[in-house]
Formats: sequence, structure tokens, C-alpha cells
Amino acid sequence: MSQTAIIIVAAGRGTRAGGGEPKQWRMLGGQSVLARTVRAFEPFGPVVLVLHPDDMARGLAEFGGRTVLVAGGESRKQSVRNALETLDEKQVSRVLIHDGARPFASADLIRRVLTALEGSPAAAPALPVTDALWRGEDGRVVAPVSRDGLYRAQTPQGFRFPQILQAHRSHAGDAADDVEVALAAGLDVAIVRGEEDNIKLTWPEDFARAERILEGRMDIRLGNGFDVHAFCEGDHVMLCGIRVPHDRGLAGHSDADVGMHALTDAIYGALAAGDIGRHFPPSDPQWKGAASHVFLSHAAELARTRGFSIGNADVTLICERPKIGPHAIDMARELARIMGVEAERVSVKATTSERLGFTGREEGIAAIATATLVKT
Ligand SMILES: Nc1ccn([C@@H]2O[C@H](COP(=O)(O)OP(=O)(O)OP(=O)(O)O)[C@@H](O)[C@H]2O)c(=O)n1
Ligand SMILES: C[C@](O)(CO)[C@H](O)COP(=O)(O)O
Repeated sequence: MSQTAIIIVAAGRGTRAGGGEPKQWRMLGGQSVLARTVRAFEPFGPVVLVLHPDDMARGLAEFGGRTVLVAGGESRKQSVRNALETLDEKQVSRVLIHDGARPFASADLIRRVLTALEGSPAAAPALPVTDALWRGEDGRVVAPVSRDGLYRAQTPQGFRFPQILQAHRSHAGDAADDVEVALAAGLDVAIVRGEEDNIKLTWPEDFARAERILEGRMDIRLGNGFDVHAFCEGDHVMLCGIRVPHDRGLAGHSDADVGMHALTDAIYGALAAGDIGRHFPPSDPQWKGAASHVFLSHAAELARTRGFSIGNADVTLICERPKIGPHAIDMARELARIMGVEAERVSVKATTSERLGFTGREEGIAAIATATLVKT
């Protein structure tokens, strides 16, 4: 294990949130709450995911291989303890402990906690209380309460690992969070600026707020790609992953699948991640004759690892011959399969250039492609 480990506690039952299934498994903008939380933390270290024993099979299916799964306990504190014990003797020097039910912790927030940990054995995000505070009884205000020095605590809460493990081992009774455990052990805890959007989904109405937060965060990208390959000797061309019989072939370093190359570049373009040549240099002999699905799968996977899904893709092939119409549906299906998206999100069509230019003279085939990527 690397020096920083992440513990995400998600073994609660979400009784206050209601909704039929535990809140961390509910869908939010096309992904489970927990998938969002895990995704936010994965870049910062290996993730130990604490799940209810009843959720282990589901956890394995969704997060197996990406996370270490640990069974939770009766309380949040016990769930954290189980994960800390798993990390003992694993060369972990610091740990971030986060609620699975907080899907919106930003990378900046996580970095702030990690930075504060350099100068303190513990650090946690919080926001100052801004509303007036009252003590109430039976629906009536009994007394005002001073809000001076009061904060609303959030997670991720960060700790030097040996100290928090020891603090948990020696802590009796329950605790609302790990800062409480750390304080009981005499650890100094630095306060880091929290974020209003870093809400913990607790009540049914929090899901409507989460949807609003998502709407404000949506990132939509559009990319285009263009490619040309010249005809050469041959008896078929590869177009959008389909072998099309023809009295010529297409020349190229790889299999010269001009449609797939244009689409691959459209995805890289939407990610501002360069082009095919940057990821698969033609000077590198290992790509000689390569099947172009390698390039397209790489681009689609890069989009996914950056948190994007492919909204749609549209490819236009420009040639006089071969006729594309009879193959267009198969081509769209094959591109969709390679990118891992539904077939109805992908279109392949063709046009001639009215016998004008190099495509009109049947010297080669050109392709243009557009792809939209969506992050919610
Ligand atoms: N035995 C428990 C209890 C809670 N948690 C986790 O601790 C976080 C914060 O707890 P809370 O919001 O109270 O979640 P629940 O316990 O699920 O909610 P409720 O109290 O409404 O049942 C959640 O991610 C929850 O899954 C946990 O891992 N193990
Ligand atoms: C850990 C926590 O999210 C910090 O604000 C909070 O203490 C969890 O409280 P709950 O009682 O489990 O909802």
C-alpha cells in the first residue's frame, strides 16, 4: 500500500433518508452515490470501502478490484475501526476517512486536508455556523445559544495513521466522527475550510439538493476529428470496425480504419488530450498493422477514467465507393460496442463529394466525426 490510504465508510442503512434502499446505493445522475464518492477519492490513494455484510456481493460486483472491501460494524465508529485494523502493518502513514454518503467532496478539498496534515497529526474540513442558534423544547425557543467558535464538521477527516489507529483502540463508547476520537486521545486537529456542496445525504430532501448541485456541475464537451487515408492495392477496406469488400485497400501504418481514427480523435479532442498520434506514435513499430479498436477503446477508457460518459458519436464517411449504406448499421453497432455505449448513441453515415476533389477522384476516403462527452 502507498503512504496515503482512503477509508470510505458506507455500511449504514440510511434509515433517515428512506427511499427503499440504503442511500449510498441510490442513483444520482446515472451513477450510485457510492460510485461518485469512490471516484472522487481514487486519485488520492488506495480505497478501503466499508460495507454492510448484506452488501458485500453487490460491492464486489461494482467495486471489486478497485477497492479493498471490509465488513462494517454496528456503528460508524466500529466501521472505521474495522478498516483501520485492516490497514495495520500495511506501510500506511496517513489516512483520510470519509462518509460514503458525501459524494461531492472536491479534489481541492481533499488536497487541502492532505496539505494540512503535513503540519498537524489530524486535519478536518468544517464550515462556521452562520445561522443563529437556539435551544428548543416542545416546539418553542427556550434560549439563544452562542455560535461563536462553532463549526459544522465534514469529512474527509485526515490523520497520521499510527495515531488514529491508537486513538480508536483506546476509545471507549461511541463517537459522532473520528475527530471526536482523535480529540479524546489528545491529538491536535487543524480545521480546514469545508465546502457547502460537500453535503452528507441524510434526509429525503437532500437528494433533491444533490440533483441541483449536479445540474450546476455538469460538464459537457464536444470534440471533432478528421482523417484521410489513400487507396492502395487490396481487396477490402476496414471502415468503423467492419471489413468491407472493395477492389482497393486503404494505406496506413495501422489497419487504416479512417472512420474509427476520426472518432478516436474526436474523443481525444473533447478531452483536450491531443490526438491518436500522441498516444500511438506512427514511429512506434508496435502499432504497425494494429487493429484500430485498440485506439478507440483507449480513448473511450480515458474519457471514463476522467469521469466522462460518451453522450453520442456521429461519423460521416466521404467516398464515392464502396457503398456505405448497407454496412452503416453494423458499423455504428461495432463502434458502440468498442466504446461501451448503447447502440442508439452512435451514428454512421456517408456522403460522396460529387466527384470533386481527392475523394471524388477515388484516390482515398475521408472521415469526419463528432463526439460529446458528459460529466455529471
Ligand atoms: N454502522 C455504520 C453506520 C454508518 N456508516 C456510514 O457512516 C456514514 C455517515 O453516517 P450516516 O449518515 O448516519 O449514515 P446511516 O447510518 O446510513 O444513516 P441513518 O443514521 O439515517 O441510518 C455513512 O456513509 C454510513 O454508511 C457505516 O459505515 N457504518
Ligand atoms: C462524520 C460526520 O459526517 C461529520 O459531520 C457526522 O458526524 C456523521 O453523523 P451521523 O450522526 O452519522 O449522521
